[in-house]
Amino acid sequence: MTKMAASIVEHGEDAFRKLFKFYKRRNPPPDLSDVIDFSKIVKHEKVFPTELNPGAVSDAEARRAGLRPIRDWTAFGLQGYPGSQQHWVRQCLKTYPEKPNVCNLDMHMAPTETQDIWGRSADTLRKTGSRVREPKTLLEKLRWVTLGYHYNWDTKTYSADHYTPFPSDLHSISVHVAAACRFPGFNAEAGILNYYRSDSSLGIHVDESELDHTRPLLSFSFGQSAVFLLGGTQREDPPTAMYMHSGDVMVMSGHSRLLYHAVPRVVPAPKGDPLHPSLEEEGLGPGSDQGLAQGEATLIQPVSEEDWAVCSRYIQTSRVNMTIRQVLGSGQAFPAMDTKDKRIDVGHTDGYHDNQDGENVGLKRRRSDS
Ligand SMILES: O=C(O)CCC(=O)C(=O)O
Ligand SMILES: [Fe+2]
Repeated sequence: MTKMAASIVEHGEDAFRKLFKFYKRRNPPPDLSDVIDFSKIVKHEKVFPTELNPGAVSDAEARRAGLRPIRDWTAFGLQGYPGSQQHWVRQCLKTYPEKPNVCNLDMHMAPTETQDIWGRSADTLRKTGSRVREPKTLLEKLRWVTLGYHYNWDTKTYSADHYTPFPSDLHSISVHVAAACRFPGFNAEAGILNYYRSDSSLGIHVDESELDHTRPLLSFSFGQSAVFLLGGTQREDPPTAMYMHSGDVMVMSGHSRLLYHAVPRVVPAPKGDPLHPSLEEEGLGPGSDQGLAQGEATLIQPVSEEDWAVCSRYIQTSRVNMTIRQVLGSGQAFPAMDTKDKRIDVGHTDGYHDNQDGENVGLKRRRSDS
């Protein structure tokens, strides 16, 4: 550990907040040499390989969902095929923000204005030299999208009466990833997609609104990288910093399911390229049916060049993260809602912006664009 990071942690009390501030700082930027990089790891005191269950998902099933055969996965990190990463980026930018899914823009715009976010942004984003242009497109203003059981940021609950069908492709990949990680029968019921610009962060929080905490939480990252802080069960526990790169899948399960975590900083992808081209030939590239048996359908749809022009420009400066949750245990139903017991945090439905040091002031999770 660098002297700086060690001295912050040693001071105890609110180690998480201090490290959040340390990694969020703009001027001067922090020393990132203590951030664990799973893509480079040989041996690290805090990282140990996890046993996967290669028999849980056949190679054909994995391919159909856009995954490599389970035996090829690295236990602590998983690189998806770039072809499939392109699919997920396109889904997050073009498909999932569509109605009936819910997004931050719905909180202060008329329903007619938040229809076709992609269509209203694509041309502007495609234009070269558009980075200095104002005003921002809707896609650039997008901060979160919810899927399935839509998370209510005010009451911090999910409910039976706010549900729309969960996307089948995302359901499929989630079920297979969970099965490979020894969670058979996982049901993807809710998704929160987070859209990070280069100056965004996500405040210190625990994901505890789901009713069955024995079910894992899956997190898929695309585009630019992030410094992810994973703490303990107490706010005071000092966190470990690690990178989340494009294509990484993190599974929070068991003890780690209810640990404090945060994203203080988005950082450039390794080699400046979020979807590293050296993987391109071995993967299912866009428009390719390589690796699929005849007649075998895939849920991973090729991304057109026209669409990719927009997506690639977007992820040049942004990060997208999808967290997939099972809300109810098997056979479980939502409890009857007693509204008077639910505390309402007025006025944060537009987001969950953290203040400058990730401090939690009554909200479970907040976002910030500095
Ligand atoms: O963006 C990330 O990596 C974390 C997202 C997260 O913690 C959440 O959505 O609950
Ligand atoms: Fe979270």
